[in-house]
Amino acid sequence: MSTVRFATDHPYTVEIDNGALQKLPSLTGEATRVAVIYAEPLAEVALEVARLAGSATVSVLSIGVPEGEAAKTPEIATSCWRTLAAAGFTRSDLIIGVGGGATTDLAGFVAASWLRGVSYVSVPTTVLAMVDASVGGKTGIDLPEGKNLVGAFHEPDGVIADLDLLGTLPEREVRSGLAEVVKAGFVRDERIRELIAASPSGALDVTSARHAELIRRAVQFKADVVSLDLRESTSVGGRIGRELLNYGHTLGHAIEAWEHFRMRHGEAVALGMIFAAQLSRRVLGLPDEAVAVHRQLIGALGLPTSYQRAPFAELRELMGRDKKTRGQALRFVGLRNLSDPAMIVAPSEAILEECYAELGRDQ
Ligand SMILES: NC(=O)c1ccc[n+]([C@@H]2O[C@H](COP(=O)([O-])OP(=O)(O)OC[C@H]3O[C@@H](n4cnc5c(N)ncnc54)[C@H](O)[C@@H]3O)[C@@H](O)[C@H]2O)c1
Ligand SMILES: O=C(O)C(=O)C[C@@H](O)[C@H](O)[C@H](O)COP(=O)(O)O
Ligand SMILES: [Zn+2]
Repeated sequence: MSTVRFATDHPYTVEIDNGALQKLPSLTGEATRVAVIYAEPLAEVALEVARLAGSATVSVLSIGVPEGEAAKTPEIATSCWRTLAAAGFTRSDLIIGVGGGATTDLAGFVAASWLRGVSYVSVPTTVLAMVDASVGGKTGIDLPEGKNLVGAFHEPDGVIADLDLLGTLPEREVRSGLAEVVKAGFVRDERIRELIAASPSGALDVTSARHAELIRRAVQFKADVVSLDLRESTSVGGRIGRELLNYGHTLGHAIEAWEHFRMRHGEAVALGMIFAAQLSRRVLGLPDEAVAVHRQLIGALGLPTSYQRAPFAELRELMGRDKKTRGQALRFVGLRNLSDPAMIVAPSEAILEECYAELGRDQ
């Protein structure tokens, strides 16, 4: 069992354990109505959540939404708001999100926006949601023009990461989630790199102690970052703040959107991290060996290491809408070395194109 604390102005904990779901009743607070927003294939988990959250004095409203990115739309958010309106949800009521990162991003956003903000508890059911999406308070939905373009910072009252829920997760999803874990390894936590390098198969085994340790370390890393900079300033005392968590996402989000979500978030971010490492080699002098470590660990996790399907010009347009962009200047999280991040601001278009061409060659 591990408990990770987010020490923001709205402090909360992430409970990581087999059977952690049993702790849910302690998080319902003063609510007399609870809405469980869940991904439709997870109806059984949602039923258990409803059983644990409900009581003689607490009524539960279950709201099924499409699985995956199809839930992160203005239309689905609107239908959730209208269901809450019909049920008379008030400011003392609670929303619980149950599912992968797409579902928790939507549910968190509905909680952030309903009556300008009601309490929210997250029950992530994918590795990716446990280590990243459901913790840290970023919520949001997509537009056809790009990923996560509408959203809010809205922190949960608590997060329950019940490792037993990962038992049914397809291996492709486990690999995708580990992309965000290895991200934490590249930008900060050397032990994460060691744990994956020593046994990629152990890392992928959701019943292993190694996997649980990776989840705990990735959540702790996110807590350390977010506790210092919830709202993603461009710098914190001259150092990179929350933007660090966006390593690999500038190109990653562009690829994910260009692919219309046929590619998993972690797969696109894996490609984005290799691109960021190549860019860092040219702009910040990241050593060749560190770029090779990116390819080795990402490849060992069964994530893609090369890509060339989308025309660069189209990805470049999508990258212009990245939230780190200021005016015309693209900004990337880069590395001077492993665990030594630095921003790359307005790299030349020629270098960006060369790095993208390099991503097409699986070296
Ligand atoms: N808010 C943040 O800080 C943050 C961080 C990282 C990623 N994200 C977002 O998270 C999303 C990706 O999350 P994801 O990878 O969890 O994807 P997802 O929510 O699309 O879930 C992936 C798939 O797994 C299925 N699934 C979920 N739990 C399952 C289980 N226990 N057993 C079997 N199947 C299960 C879902 O139905 C879906 O088909 C993206 O939208 C990304 O932008 C947000
Ligand atoms: O929590 C953060 O901050 C992150 O950047 C984590 C990312 O892994 C995540 O994909 C996030 O949703 C990206 O947010 P965005 O602001 O770039 O849309
Ligand atoms: Zn991400």
